[in-house]
Amino acid sequence: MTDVVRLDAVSKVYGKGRAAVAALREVTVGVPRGTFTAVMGPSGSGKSTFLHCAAGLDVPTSGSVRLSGTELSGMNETRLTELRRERIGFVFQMFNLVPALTVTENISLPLELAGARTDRAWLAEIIRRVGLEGRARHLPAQLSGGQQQRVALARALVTRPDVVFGDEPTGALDTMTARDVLGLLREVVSELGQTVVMVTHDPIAASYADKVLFLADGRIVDSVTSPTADGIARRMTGLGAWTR
Ligand SMILES: Nc1ncnc2c1ncn2[C@@H]1O[C@H](COP(=O)(O)OP(=O)(O)OP(=O)(O)O)[C@@H](O)[C@H]1O
Repeated sequence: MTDVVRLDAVSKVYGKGRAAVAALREVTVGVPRGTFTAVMGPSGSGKSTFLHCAAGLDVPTSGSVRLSGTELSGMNETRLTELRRERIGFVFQMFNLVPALTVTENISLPLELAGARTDRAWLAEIIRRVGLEGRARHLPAQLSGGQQQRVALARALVTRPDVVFGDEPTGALDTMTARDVLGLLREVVSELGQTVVMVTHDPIAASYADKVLFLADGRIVDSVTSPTADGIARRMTGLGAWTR
């Protein structure tokens, strides 16, 4: 399988001198196409930094990040912005929808921004997949949290990105709604062949993934394939994640 996301010896140091913090230390990992990866670890272990470096939102201090074979390091901000817009989808904890735009307009926004033609059939297909037919003309404020996150997921999928990155995508949802959204993420991987990488604190959320990467102190210290929530919770306990 080809790696959609590939990090080689990626380090990230914030600040200088005695104030320097090594947030990532020589991280090497590949994410194969069509897989669902969860990234876990104690607070401050480097999860957000990992996601930001992998998604071209932040620039590593050293090492190489490749997206479908394209090297990100050395790209200027304009090219990185273009690459993020066209080849990466994002789903955040707080949905980040545009309040004045309808569901359909929010979902189509990445295509509008890229000046790309909207593929009506694909748009209809993803609206159906995320269960929002009948809500297409609603505004975000008229939707529940779970429905808003479904809009955000559809928006992340509309450009047929190489990878969708999720930063605690179910962090603001109640348990049942979170499970619906996780089921949907699982479905887009299993049925559409989408690649998803998600940072989460929640072992149940991570158990929907094919593989869980565990970060501690800026390093990948462990990984589990076909994870169970109990197994994940045990590893996290081993990393001292729940002792704070
Ligand atoms: N902009 C920054 N400047 C300085 N230090 C930073 C910056 N961003 C993160 N750090 C430090 O880098 C380390 C890793 O932070 P990061 O946010 O990646 O961890 P995390 O695992 O996502 O944490 P959490 O689960 O609490 O969100 C921490 O020690 C943090 O304090």
